[in-house]
Amino acid sequence: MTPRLELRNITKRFAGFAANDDISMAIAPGEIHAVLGENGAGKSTLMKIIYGASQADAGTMFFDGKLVPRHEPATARSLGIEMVYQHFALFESVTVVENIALSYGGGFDLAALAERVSDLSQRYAMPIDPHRRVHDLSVGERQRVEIVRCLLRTPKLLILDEPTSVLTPQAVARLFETLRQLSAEDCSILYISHKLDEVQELCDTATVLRNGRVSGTARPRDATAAELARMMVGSALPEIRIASPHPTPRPRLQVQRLSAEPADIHGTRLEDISFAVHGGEIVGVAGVSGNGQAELASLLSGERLASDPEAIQIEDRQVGHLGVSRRREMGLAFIPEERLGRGAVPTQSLWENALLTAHRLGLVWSRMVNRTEAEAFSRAIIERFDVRTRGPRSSAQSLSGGNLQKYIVGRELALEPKVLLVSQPTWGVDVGAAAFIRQTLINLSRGGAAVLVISEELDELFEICDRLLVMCQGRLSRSLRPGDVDREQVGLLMTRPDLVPDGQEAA
Ligand SMILES: Nc1ncnc2c1ncn2[C@@H]1O[C@H](COP(=O)(O)OP(=O)(O)OP(=O)(O)O)[C@@H](O)[C@H]1O
Repeated sequence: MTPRLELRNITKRFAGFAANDDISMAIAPGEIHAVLGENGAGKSTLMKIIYGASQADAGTMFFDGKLVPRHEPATARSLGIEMVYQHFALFESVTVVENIALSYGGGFDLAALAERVSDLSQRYAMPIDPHRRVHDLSVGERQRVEIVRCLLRTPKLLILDEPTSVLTPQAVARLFETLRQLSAEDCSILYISHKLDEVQELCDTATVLRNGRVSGTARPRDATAAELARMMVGSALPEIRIASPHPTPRPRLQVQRLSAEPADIHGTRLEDISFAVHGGEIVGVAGVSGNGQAELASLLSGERLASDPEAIQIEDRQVGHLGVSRRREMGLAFIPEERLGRGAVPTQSLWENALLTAHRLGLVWSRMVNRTEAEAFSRAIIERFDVRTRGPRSSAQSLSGGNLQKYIVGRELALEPKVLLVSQPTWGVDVGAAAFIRQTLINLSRGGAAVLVISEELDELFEICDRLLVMCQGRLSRSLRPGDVDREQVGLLMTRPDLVPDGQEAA
């Protein structure tokens, strides 16, 4: 059978470094094909080359047996190649159908387009109302808009870059049904993911990349997650070790009756939130993003001030009225969800980015930057967290997403915080590095820090948290012990505000 897509000897270099090195692979019509690999292995680079958003330095690509010369995304789309990026590119304040029309350059009969969107969303069991505004949609619904936008063109190859990182277990199951239906209709699917259990459930075949080269191929259903991980990493994954928690008698972080209006019209109102995190324990906040997590994180970090100083306390001191620097001086560290822009300045080097928060470790003295010290500090993080980069002078934006995440986590942990607030700690991070980050968070908590993890990854929360809180529509559930509930129950709480009990957690 002629492959739907065939790559022969694709090579792509950045300043002499081969992000893709002589990659060859083929995908049959209707095949669901996973691309696996560590952070920085070259997956996104390869997808961008297939989609025409980046050009290979060497190698050839064939689509349905025909050679595709140097091409751009418009050419790829005309061949039937569509791509759903991890970060959605939707306009918040216009409707679903207007968004879709805009992405195609306008000039549509909107009523007819809306009807096609409705038909398609019904056919593929992905309900969306074409007339709703995007800012009212959940993340899962936004992803459906992106997929339906691709399906309108009847693609022959659909590329999905980490599509489930933002979905509830129920939404993942639905997405997989849609993908299987597409595959049955002969659409091939290229699926990038770090979640090996999902790859095993969904994908027919997998190509594994390591250091820019193909390190192997596998039939994920016949392999164990450990075998796939070994192909990616080159060695077995370390087991996470969790000692029993010994919480401090007094909480290190305490939130009492915290309410806040949304910061913008698309935000969520926080309603009467109370909880406490003791030193020595990890507390997780589960929930689909957009339910108030961003508001909670910005109020806890000090980016936004609370109307009542008493509402937030660090070690018995009222901090609701204090800004970011004052709270950091009191031992709070914060790892935000957006690594580029908030966690790091994209155009600056890694050592300059270290200064953003670690300046208080003696790297700046009398307003003079000690560059040698800053570079040494940065190098130590790179080594300890195995950040794949050429060194402290590389710019933040030249790192792959997962590697930048490792760097930011390393920088904040080096501050030895008493209270750590972290949003999506392993978002886009490969299995090996994710295990390392989780172990580091556990060690930090067992060393006496209070750790609050906001994450959409239920498996992660179940693995590392001593207690769980579920956030839905700006309210927080009472605290749950991971051993007393299962993922389905928590998944339900994430989507059904009527199930979130009124009872606020006692401090
Ligand atoms: N524009 C660029 N300039 C310099 N280096 C780059 C650029 N884009 C990618 N790289 C490098 O190429 C390598 C491969 O990056 P790529 O984003 O393809 O990895 P990935 O497998 O998708 O990683 P992740 O799982 O973290 O998303 C990385 O080392 C990255 O630093």
